[in-house]
Formats: sequence, structure tokens, C-alpha cells
Amino acid sequence: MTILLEVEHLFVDLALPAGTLHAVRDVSFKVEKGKTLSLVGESGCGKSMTAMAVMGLLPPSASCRAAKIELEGENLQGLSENRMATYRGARMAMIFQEPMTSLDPCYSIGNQLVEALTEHQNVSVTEAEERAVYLLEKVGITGAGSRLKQYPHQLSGGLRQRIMIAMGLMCGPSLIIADEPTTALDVTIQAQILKLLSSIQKEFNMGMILITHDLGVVARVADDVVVMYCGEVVETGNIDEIFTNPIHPYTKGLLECIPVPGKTEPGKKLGSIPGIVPTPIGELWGCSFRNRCRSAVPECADKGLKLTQISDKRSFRCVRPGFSGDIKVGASGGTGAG
Ligand SMILES: Nc1ncnc2c1ncn2[C@@H]1O[C@H](COP(=O)(O)OP(=O)(O)OP(=O)(O)O)[C@@H](O)[C@H]1O
Repeated sequence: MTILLEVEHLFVDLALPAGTLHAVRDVSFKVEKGKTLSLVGESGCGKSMTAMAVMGLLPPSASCRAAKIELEGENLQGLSENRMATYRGARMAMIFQEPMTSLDPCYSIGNQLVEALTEHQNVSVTEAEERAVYLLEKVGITGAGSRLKQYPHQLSGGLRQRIMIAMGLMCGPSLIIADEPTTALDVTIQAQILKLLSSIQKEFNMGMILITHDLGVVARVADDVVVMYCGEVVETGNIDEIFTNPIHPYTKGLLECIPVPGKTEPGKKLGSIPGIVPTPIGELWGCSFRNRCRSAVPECADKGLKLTQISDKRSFRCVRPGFSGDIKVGASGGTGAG
């Protein structure tokens, strides 16, 4: 196993008028070459901030510290913005949820694809166009040559997302980060794009971080899983461990929200987790999920709650591991503070 990306003890804080928001709290994970790691959790759990910290794209109000952020053994912390800019695209690329926000409406697809390569590598426009056509075909776009002349608004959402994937691949990055890449698409297109991402990732032997709130998506593409809640890692494991032997009640709750072939009874209503993810502002302690968790006991508020590491990939943060996956009905959510 070759480690491509290693993140250790990552913290991201945002300075807000209401206080410091602890968006990412002590998050560690490794992405292997040729494998997909999924960061999963509801909206507001800190998944995007984690990805942005790796990409060096945090908002100005954010401060970030980590024991390690290494890509192929190279420390990414403390690099100048110029140096980070050369890494982005060239060695790691990001695919966002809504391609329209990443594509420039004023430039043709061809211009944007060509620029994605010529900005980073000393190649001619003709060579860059050839690579663009090759990659558009790879991502399943027919008539690739004529597509280069089109503008983003002339394409469907699914095609735009395929183009974003092609753009991410222009420089042959070793790491691709896909942040909710299918959320803005309709269901049939979602399945196609996921399949495409997964096959491209394998064919090009890249590492991928797939960010999603949907364990159904995770099931289709991930090798390893990091479950996040309120900025923290609450459980990690490989895909089989997470689906067959979830430990944390939050993971169990997420699993109850999706149909599992062979497990979910036909016609049975799927579950939901009442309440919302608390905003992690101010001082926090104990398990942040405790106010939504039916298994909660007073010890869940203990200050010393730590991640328990079972093996290299398997860990959980819970005082009653595996006790029950039941979710408190009618809970309103709450912060880890209190
Ligand atoms: N620009 C910002 N200003 C203030 N708070 C922010 C900003 N961006 C994110 N946050 C807060 O940081 C925390 C983590 O957000 P983040 O976007 O990383 O979560 P997420 O799990 O990726 O959810 P989503 O899928 O909705 O993006 C949340 O509490 C969120 O409200």
C-alpha cells in the first residue's frame, strides 16, 4: 500500500462575530494510491473545510493547523500561495458540486480545458487540445472536437460535470477531490457520473477523496470511510466494516437512512436522524452527537472523550461503542457544549 495523502491532527477555525467556529477538529486520515476514501456526514460536519485545507483554498477568515498534511511525502503546509497554485491542478484537482460555479461562462470549454494544462505544463495549445479531446472522450462525451467550441450554458448539468472531471484530469493529478459531485444532478445522471468517476480513478490509478452526505454513494465507490460529525471524526473503517459492523450510533443512523440490499425490508420506511448538526462555536466537550443519540449516557459529556484506535484503519469516538444505533426521537440537536 502506497500512501498518497496523509493528514494528521488537522484543525480549522473560523473567526466569526459570534465567536470561534471550530469547523474541523483533530481530523486525521490517509488516502492510498489508487483508492477512494470517502468523507461522509451531514451538511455542516466539516467535510468541505477538510478538503479546502488540503487544497489550500480556505477562506481568509479561516486559520488552519495540522501535525501533517503531506502529498506524496511532501509537506504542503507553509508553501507559498504561488507554490500551492502549481500543486492545484497539477498534482491535486478538485471537482465541485455545481460545475457552473467552477466553469467560466465567458470562455469556451476548449479554452478552459487548454488553459488548465498550459498554465501548469510547458505544452503547445495543439497538444493541450489533443489531450482535451482525448479526455472528453474518456469521460464519455461524444463529438468531443465540436464540444470544445461550446460554452458552459450550452451543455446539460451532466455534461458540465463530465467536463469538470476532464478538466481535473488535464494535468494528470495523483489526487482528485470530489465534493458532492453528483448532488446537483438528477438520479439517473448521478449514477452515471459516479460510475465514471470510479472507473477513471481506477484507470488513472489516482487517489480520490469523495465527499458526500449519502452513504448510498459511499457504498458504490469507496474503499475506506471517514465518518465526520460536527467537525470531528466519529468513526473510520474500510467499506465492509462500516456497512456490516458500524460502531458509532451516528454511522448507524446514517445507514438507516439508506436502503441496504438484502437488509432493508421492502416497503419499510427509511429512517432519518431528527435534529440538526450543531454549530461548533465556543468551548466544546464530550460527544457532539449526544443530544441526538438515544444511547447517550452522562459519560458522553465527559471532557476526555478520545478516538479509540482499533487498528490502522478502524477507529471510533464513543463511550458506548456498538451499544445501539437508535436515534433519539424528537431531539432538537445541540452543541457539544453544555
Ligand atoms: N465561509 C464560512 N463562514 C462561516 N462558517 C462557515 C463557512 N463555511 C463553512 N462554515 C461552517 O463551518 C462548518 C463546517 O462546514 P463545511 O462546509 O465544511 O461542512 P460540510 O460537511 O462540507 O457541509 P456541506 O456539505 O453543507 O458543505 C459548518 O458549521 C459551517 O456552517
